[in-house]
Amino acid sequence: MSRTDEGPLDRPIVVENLRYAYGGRVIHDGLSFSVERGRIVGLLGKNGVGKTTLIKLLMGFLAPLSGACRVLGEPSHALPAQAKRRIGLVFEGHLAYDFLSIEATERFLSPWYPRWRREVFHDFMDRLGLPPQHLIRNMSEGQRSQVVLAAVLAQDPDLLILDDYTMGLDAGYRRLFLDHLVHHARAGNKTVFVTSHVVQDMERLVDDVILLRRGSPAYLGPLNHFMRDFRRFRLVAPDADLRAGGTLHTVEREADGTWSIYAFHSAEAVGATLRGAGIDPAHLSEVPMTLEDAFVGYTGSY
Ligand SMILES: Nc1ncnc2c1ncn2[C@@H]1O[C@H](COP(=O)(O)OP(=O)(O)OP(=O)(O)O)[C@@H](O)[C@H]1O
Repeated sequence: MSRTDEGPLDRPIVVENLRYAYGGRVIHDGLSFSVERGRIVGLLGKNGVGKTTLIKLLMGFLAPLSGACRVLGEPSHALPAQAKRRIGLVFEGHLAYDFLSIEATERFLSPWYPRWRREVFHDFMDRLGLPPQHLIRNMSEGQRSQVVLAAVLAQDPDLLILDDYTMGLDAGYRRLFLDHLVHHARAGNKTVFVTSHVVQDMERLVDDVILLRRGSPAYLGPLNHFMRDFRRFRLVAPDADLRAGGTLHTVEREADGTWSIYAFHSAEAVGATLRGAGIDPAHLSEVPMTLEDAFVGYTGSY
């Protein structure tokens, strides 16, 4: 399909040269990316890097200082009601109407959403084992999160935006929800944009990652490309004074005195950089990584 044939749903999120700051504190500067329809995209980054701010910008709660965010083809700070109805948002994990019961929540929400899927909401609620008259405010944090997630899936949204959906959820429910989320996305060619600090979940869930790192351009690409291209090496060189730069994306001194080197390059290229810095790469070896290792390596530890 050529670009001119694309409708707004083919790239439900487009961010172009976005700049945002709170007062003098710049959070996003020159951020550009787009999300393709049908993809599950994970937004990852350390605490405070600007994930929630980005979601607030996408939902129009904040307006860009410059650049643009388009969601379902519309400027995010002027989203019309019919676009909002096609977006399922889980934000700060809570229902505003906690004085409602489970059944009243469904009665209240369902008329707003033309594709409301009653059976999805009830399937999730049956698992709670609570009577339909049970009030949301008398639920545990995890149970409330379950109501929020059931309600958002029942909306059958074209675009689902989840800001840290894990609040209070136990591991079993998290897994159940993720399975439903994947089914929702795959069966209906729906798009999911999700942040989470549970990086293991992201490893199972997402197709693409956006990695935010303060002061650097964001990384955007398929998760399997990131895991293929980003590598970790161990270097035994106790006397070396190693710094990031050249092919070395990040370097960390480990507790046992060895070095961890993270790079988007081969062992040969990293070895050449080390030699250039006067360090013998004889004891350099590649170490396998999980996504969590790669995340820490990419963003740097504290
Ligand atoms: N209303 C605000 N006024 C001023 N600074 C703010 C405001 N909201 C957030 N910030 C700051 O902006 C930065 C980004 O915050 P944001 O909540 O977007 O980060 P995050 O990546 O979602 O973090 P976390 O992983 O901890 O949820 C932080 O340094 C935060 O302190």
